[in-house]
Amino acid sequence: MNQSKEQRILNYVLQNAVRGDPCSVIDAIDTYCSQKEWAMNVGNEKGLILDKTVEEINPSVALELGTYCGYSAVRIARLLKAGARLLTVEFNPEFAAIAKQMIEFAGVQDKVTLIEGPSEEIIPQLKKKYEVDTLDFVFVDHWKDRYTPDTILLQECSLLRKGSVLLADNIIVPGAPEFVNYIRNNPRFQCTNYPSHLEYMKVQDAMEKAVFLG
Ligand SMILES: O=C(NC/C=C/[C@H]1O[C@@H](n2cnc3c(NCCO)ncnc32)[C@H](O)[C@@H]1O)c1cc(-c2ccc(F)cc2)cc(O)c1O
Ligand SMILES: [Mg+2]
Repeated sequence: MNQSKEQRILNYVLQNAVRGDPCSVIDAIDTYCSQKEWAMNVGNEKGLILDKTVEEINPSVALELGTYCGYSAVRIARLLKAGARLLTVEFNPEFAAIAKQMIEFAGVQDKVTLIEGPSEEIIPQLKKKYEVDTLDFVFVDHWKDRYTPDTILLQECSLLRKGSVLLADNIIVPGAPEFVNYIRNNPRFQCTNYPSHLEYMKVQDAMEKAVFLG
């Protein structure tokens, strides 16, 4: 049975990055996906916006929706202070298995809890099962039509507090128009748009930051 693209990306990392060095893992994925096979990692340009947002917030508890191969989980986790943690949710078992190996190879496994399952099931479990009080930061990068329902679900589950920050990928491509409309017209969120480019392409994309006002 021939390998998946995601398996090829992981193999390239295992052969070209340095175990325990998250930056080398990030660079290896970016090299492979810009030179060999495109993949939907947030990439290095939008990744810098993600980095700056994480450094600004310095979150104790962060959530990611849509782990995929673990690129942004490694990107976020490498910036977390001692004792801080990232919970990342992925419902595709094959992608979850790839991401688990990626996170372990990068050496950030102590900071990352990879939860396999659909976000709509996992979010309501975060308080009791995963001992979350509230979330300081949420990176939203899963199916684009799920951004809005999951943002509503996070509020319904009282997982956001005054100052919680959401950062959403792909505001232009593939686009999340319903989310943009919801979040920008919601008085409980203060929004900022960050123009950028689609990962590995000369195509316009953007990220949206939304601060929950409580
Ligand atoms: O589609 C994109 N991302 C989706 C991510 C999905 C990942 O997240 C997982 N996932 C999805 N929904 C859920 C869920 N809950 C919801 C369902 O129950 N719960 C848990 N995990 C979930 C999937 O299994 C994947 O691992 C995208 C596309 C382009 C793109 C641009 C230009 C092109 F030409 C082509 C593509 C660029 C990007 O940056 C992109 O992020
Ligand atoms: Mg994305």
